[in-house]
Amino acid sequence: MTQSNMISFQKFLDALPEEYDNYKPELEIAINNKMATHNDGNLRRWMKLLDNPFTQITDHKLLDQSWVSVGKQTDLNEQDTHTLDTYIQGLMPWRKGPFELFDKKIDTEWRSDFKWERIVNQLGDLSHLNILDVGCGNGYHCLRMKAAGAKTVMGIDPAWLSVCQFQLINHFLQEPTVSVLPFTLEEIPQNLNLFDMTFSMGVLYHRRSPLDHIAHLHSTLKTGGTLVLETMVIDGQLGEVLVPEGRYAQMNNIWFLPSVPTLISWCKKMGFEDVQCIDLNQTSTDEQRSTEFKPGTSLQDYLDPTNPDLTIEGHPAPKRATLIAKKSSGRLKRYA
Ligand SMILES: Nc1ncnc2c1ncn2[C@@H]1O[C@H](C[S@+](CC[C@H]([NH3+])C(=O)[O-])CC(=O)[O-])[C@@H](O)[C@H]1O
Repeated sequence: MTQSNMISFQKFLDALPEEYDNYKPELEIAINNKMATHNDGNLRRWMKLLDNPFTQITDHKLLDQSWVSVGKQTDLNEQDTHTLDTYIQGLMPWRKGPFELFDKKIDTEWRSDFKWERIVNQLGDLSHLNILDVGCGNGYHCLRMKAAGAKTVMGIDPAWLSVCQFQLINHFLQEPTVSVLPFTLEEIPQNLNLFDMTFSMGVLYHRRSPLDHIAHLHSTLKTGGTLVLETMVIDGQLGEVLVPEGRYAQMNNIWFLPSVPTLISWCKKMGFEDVQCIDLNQTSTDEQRSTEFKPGTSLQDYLDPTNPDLTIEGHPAPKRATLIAKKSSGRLKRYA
């Protein structure tokens, strides 16, 4: 991958604190390999787009609010205003947010702030924590974690569009201790034992081996660290799981939707303790809907028009639980 004005992970690597010392050389190689071997035609287009010079740096940053914001329209000349519009249009669709760049509102498909507001007060103090956010999308929650005091936030997401959206936003925000890196969880080494807190929100149901996902999350954490796990669930007892035949809410990559007691038992089985459900919420069409920045279909098109508690395939409508859990400080009770 050639160099780009805007796409760079170097500032993040340079800003990593000593806790990352053992991992940093390997991480740097993995990033370089990823950039050298990507085979994504769209990425070349997005990189070209982001290569237009736009150096506006601003002091006006508001991360600790629903609309993560940077800059004021009055900071921009006409040329910059036009360039910013081409960036935003060129990086559509915008799924996670919302954001406001120089007073230009990017109303995203998801009001990701709703999820954050439901859980933030139950996470404890994030000050000085090194955090991993697995499947972080364009890094909206990573920025909210930073605003809540995190020392570093390493987001990972395999979708290059998400990586590019974050690079655009962070070009203006200039937060060196937050990044979205182009990795799946499976590309993160096992047994890092590095992070104080690991989030996996909206990823587990995409995995065909959910227990392996939880075990891998466990191995990212240092002893005593906290997992925040959010996924779609069904109502039901211990042992109940829905494995939808065919599509679920039109998605063809949904595998396991456990009941909350089942999900808790999976976490315990993988070595977590103090597992608690801190939120249970049926997704509303206020939280997920199509917008100017993500046109086309969205949640309301995936629900039964006569019964919003069912998907159009007849499954229970999307309901999400968030669990928090501790990596045991005692002997690991995990079943290998
Ligand atoms: N194996 C994987 N490893 C890492 N990421 C993955 C993997 N597979 C898919 N993803 C990524 O996980 C994200 C799931 S979206 C949640 C975003 C945010 N967390 C949110 O809570 O709003 C969920 C949703 O919208 O349904 C996508 O960005 C994928 O690219």
